[in-house]
Amino acid sequence: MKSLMYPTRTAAILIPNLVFNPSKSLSSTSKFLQVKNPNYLPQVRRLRLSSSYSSVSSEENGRCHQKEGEIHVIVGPMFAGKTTTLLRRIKSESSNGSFQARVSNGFLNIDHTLKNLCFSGRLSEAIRLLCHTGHQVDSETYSLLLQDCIFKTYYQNGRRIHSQMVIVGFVPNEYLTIKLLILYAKSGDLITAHILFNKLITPNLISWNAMIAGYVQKGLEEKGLNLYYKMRQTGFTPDQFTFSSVFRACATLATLEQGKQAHGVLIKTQITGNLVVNSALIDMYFKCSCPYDGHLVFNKASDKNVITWTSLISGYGQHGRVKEVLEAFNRMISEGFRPNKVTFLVVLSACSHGGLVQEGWDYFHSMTKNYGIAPGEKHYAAMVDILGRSGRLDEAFEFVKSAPCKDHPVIWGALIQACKVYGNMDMVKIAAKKYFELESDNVGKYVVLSNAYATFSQWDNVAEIRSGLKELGMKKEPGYSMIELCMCRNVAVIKSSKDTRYGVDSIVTHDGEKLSCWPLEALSSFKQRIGLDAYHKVEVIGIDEAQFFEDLYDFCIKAADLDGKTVIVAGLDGDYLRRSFGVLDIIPIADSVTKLKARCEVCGKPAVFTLRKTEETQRELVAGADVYMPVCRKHYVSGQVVKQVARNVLETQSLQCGSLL
Ligand SMILES: Nc1ncnc2c1ncn2[C@@H]1O[C@H](COP(=O)(O)OP(=O)(O)O)[C@@H](O)[C@H]1O
Ligand SMILES: Cc1cn([C@H]2C[C@H](O)[C@@H](COP(=O)(O)O)O2)c(=O)[nH]c1=O
Repeated sequence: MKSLMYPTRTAAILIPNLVFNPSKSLSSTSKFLQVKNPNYLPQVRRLRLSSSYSSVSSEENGRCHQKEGEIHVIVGPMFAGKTTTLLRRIKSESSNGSFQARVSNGFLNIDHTLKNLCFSGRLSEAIRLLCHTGHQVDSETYSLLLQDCIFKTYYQNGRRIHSQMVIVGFVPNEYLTIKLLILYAKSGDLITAHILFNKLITPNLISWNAMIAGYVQKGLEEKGLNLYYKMRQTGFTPDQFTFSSVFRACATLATLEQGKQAHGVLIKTQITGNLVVNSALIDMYFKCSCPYDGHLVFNKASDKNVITWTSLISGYGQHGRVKEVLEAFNRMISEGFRPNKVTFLVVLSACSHGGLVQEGWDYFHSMTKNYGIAPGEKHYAAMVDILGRSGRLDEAFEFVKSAPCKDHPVIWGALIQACKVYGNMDMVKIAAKKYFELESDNVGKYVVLSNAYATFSQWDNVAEIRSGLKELGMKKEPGYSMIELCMCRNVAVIKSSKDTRYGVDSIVTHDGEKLSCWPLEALSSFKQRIGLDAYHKVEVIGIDEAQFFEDLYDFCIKAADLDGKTVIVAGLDGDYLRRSFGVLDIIPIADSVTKLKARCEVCGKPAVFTLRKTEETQRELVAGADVYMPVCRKHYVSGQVVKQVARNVLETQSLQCGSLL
């Protein structure tokens, strides 16, 4: 079976990721495509720029549609692989090959499919499918996908959804814009988040909070605080989420006055009992060098949990008050609270600063023994730090080698750091080798190693690392706005209802491959059968057994020229007498014609004709191998001889069957 020769379907598209501007997106996209592939002819049809189905109005007005359709014709004798080719083509149009899309009645329900994928935890597949179909989906579907991206922190995927909206010309409503804003703010892309924020007609508290939190998380605390004041001026009352961000910002900036003011607002709003807010407040006071106030907030808090306790313990740790750290930790335990991983990290860090090796070991072991918490790589690294700081490098090395997380770079990084104080160069080299193997592309690691070499005055090594870093700096990450758009689109498949050989509502190849379809008497009934809305969503229409449709020409010309559809037609070019079937009428309006060949049943050579083995003379006679056989020219011409041979074979077979019976 020959495959069809179609223009390339895959293109890398650069989508402006900041500003939604359909006209811009089109021009930049086509420009980019031209640069990537000089032979590429920009096809406006691929990028839907209008959110409404303009095809409806233009069609009804009788005007030419802006999208450009295509007609591809697959012809040949019976058994040549026409249906197989059509089927493969349709499948590749409707999915990217990795996903078995739900195709019912020959029509892919994209919204339903995407939601189902999302609900079954296959978010990435859903996004791939969304991008590959290049199709518009409804707000609800976009919302579900975006929400899942935010929840799973799949920010890059979220951006792909946004890019897809831009491509198909979907204008997000206020609700979706806020979702996008949250996504961008959380991912750290505050510029885009701000553009979206400015687009909001009425920014609500959620959008203000998302922006403030985004700035604070990104380390732009001042901007976050400024936005908080703007929000207050606009008349909004902050909630627990606002306060958490504000206290965090004040803690980092150590701006006690602003923190205290916000604390005053908090008291007025009576959200004082919130655990997360109180923890942030305690942290703020400690970081602003007011341990007394931090302690006061802690004592006054009516409700406490492990986070509140850990904030207090961590606060003491920040001030180097190792004794208080351990006291608070013990008090926490005695009051019946269970420490978590973070609490232990703070305690181990305090032990490191206090040079408390034995205590460190005790706390480290008690994690598993008393609390069933498996120490993570950071706890192991903290232990390495404790050992390293106290000069027990060999012990630290053995500990690293036997650690279950020995394949995590952080633990080797800790060993390099430890070596800086008391270490020997041999150990640095071993640790560095491992370190690079595990995380070669992290710039931070090179810096750590470079510093370690510098400690030992190994300037050659320092220079080598720096030049490596330079090269690394030149290597750019692929931009997230670059997406692969393989042209997978919504498809509908039609066949003639006359052909019920292998199934009523599916096209079936001679070797059993199937695909659901619309069995129609006349193509003119298609639009009405699937409904106008669904018709507009369909981008690719496959037609099998096209020779049986009398209105093939009219349908194809309208679908391609006016409605911008890609029509793929498969059918017999000639009948058993080699007279043309109606399929040939569409050759003048086709973009491509592929003539497939079968294998001659007599000699095995390429076959381009269909021989009818029986004596029936009507033109249309639906049947399979019992009546027809593909033949080469020679065996078509000597058809009568062939027919006789065929009859003889059939007779011999029935005789054999009879004698067996
Ligand atoms: N003589 C033959 N030549 C080629 N394929 C044949 C022949 N006889 C049976 N087949 C089978 O038919 C398949 C093609 O089926 P199909 O795509 O339905 O053809 P058509 O285009 O005629 O509908 C081939 O893959 C092969 O398995
Ligand atoms: C040659 C010839 C064929 N037909 C019918 C027979 C089959 O039902 C279809 C062709 O099926 P295929 O899967 O595309 O091979 O057409 C006919 O009615 N008249 C003919 O002359």
